Amino acid sequence: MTPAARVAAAIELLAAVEAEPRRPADAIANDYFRARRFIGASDRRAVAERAWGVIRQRLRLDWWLARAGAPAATPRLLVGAHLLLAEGWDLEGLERGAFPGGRFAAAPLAPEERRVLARLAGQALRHPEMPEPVALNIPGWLLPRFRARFGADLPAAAAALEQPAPLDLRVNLLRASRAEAAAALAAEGVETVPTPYSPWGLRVTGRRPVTGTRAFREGLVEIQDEGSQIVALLADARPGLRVCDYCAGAGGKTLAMAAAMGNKGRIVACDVSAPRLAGAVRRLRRGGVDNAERHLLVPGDRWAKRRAGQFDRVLVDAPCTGTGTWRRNPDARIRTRPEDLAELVRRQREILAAAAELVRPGGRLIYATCSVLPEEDEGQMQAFMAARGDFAPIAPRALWPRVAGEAAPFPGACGEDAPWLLLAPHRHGTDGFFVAVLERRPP
Ligand SMILES: C[S@@+](CC[C@H](N)C(=O)[O-])C[C@H]1O[C@@H](n2cnc3c(N)ncnc32)[C@H](O)[C@@H]1O
Repeated sequence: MTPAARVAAAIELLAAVEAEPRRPADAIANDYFRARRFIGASDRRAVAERAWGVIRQRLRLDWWLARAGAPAATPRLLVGAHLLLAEGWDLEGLERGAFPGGRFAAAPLAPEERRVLARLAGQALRHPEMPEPVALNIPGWLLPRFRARFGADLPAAAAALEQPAPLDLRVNLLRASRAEAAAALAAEGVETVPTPYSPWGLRVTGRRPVTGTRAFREGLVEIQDEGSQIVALLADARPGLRVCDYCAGAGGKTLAMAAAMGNKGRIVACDVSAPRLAGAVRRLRRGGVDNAERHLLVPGDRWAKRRAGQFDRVLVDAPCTGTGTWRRNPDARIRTRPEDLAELVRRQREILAAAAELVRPGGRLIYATCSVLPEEDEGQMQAFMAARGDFAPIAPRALWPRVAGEAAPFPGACGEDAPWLLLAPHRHGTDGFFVAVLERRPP
């Protein structure tokens, strides 16, 4: 593709994302590229990176465009503004190289577009007059919650959340040790380093794609953020236990827990979404997991009633705003609305109440979100414990040496005996996660 064709494709992709505001942008991008198989891998990466750059900087680009008098932030203006403010293009280069017109390029700038973009030429993306939410790149309605969470660390936390995330892998101990997996990947040109906290993790240092390697195809590694690995570690799923992964999705944490169990005992992956659960089948097979079953939860589920009080571990990896994953899903930053948060908080409460019934006395309920918002995290735990005096938290620090090994550093920050763990990109290099482990007291 020519540079101008890449710009045109980024504009087209952004328009597709704008057209479906309730669908995740990565799903839209997958469809976009699937319908255009002629776009090769490096062009695809360049187009997606530019579109993602725009989405990541959307609040600031909107601010600049409004200041320059644009009546609307169209995909053409957004990409033009990104090229000028974030990618260092000048106006002349923009007109000749990005909007030249012709068959595979964006149409020339209209006079009004040119007038707006000319005002941005030579400017930097950040400006001292930006209001605080724009300067920090956090929507205004979420800012008080972020401040409550991070306090004086807010600028560092916000800055870390707008960086692209690293690519983390979890070594599948059913197939290989961490050293063996690292060697297998290196033999195929994929360099990695051990993750700092998770004893199962490898962080890819280069840019070689992993999913095409034999190591991946043969199930030696799975793609999984170190934060997710830490959640699965803290579930402390041991060989022989009965484990329920209540919000299993496509089984990311089911796989990790099954490996920790050495395939011994029983693990049930539940979810209300049949397509998501179906996505787990191939991954479980590739990972060599044979102690897992899947269960689709339906309203008034008798399965759950029959299994009340039977599980040693129940993990609730709850649906949430995903405010901890903005590095990977930058569209969530601009798409999540206050009413979404209210609905998620309500759903989390219901899920917790239902999942708690499955835990045997002496067993554990593990609650996790990839959100950093207090009402989805400790707020949810406080409400749950007020209603359920038979559950009490175990400090993650106390569990850590057992689940991760004496040598693994604890991803602290909340205090040594804090009743829950909060992971954050600026402190741990992981996505933002909240994890609480609650033990059900015997009657
Ligand atoms: C954060 S995702 C889970 C990700 C998954 N555990 C993993 O590690 O890949 C939350 C999941 O909760 C599921 N979910 C939503 N409402 C639910 C409910 N009422 N009961 C159980 N699962 C639910 C969603 O379908 C979604 O797959």
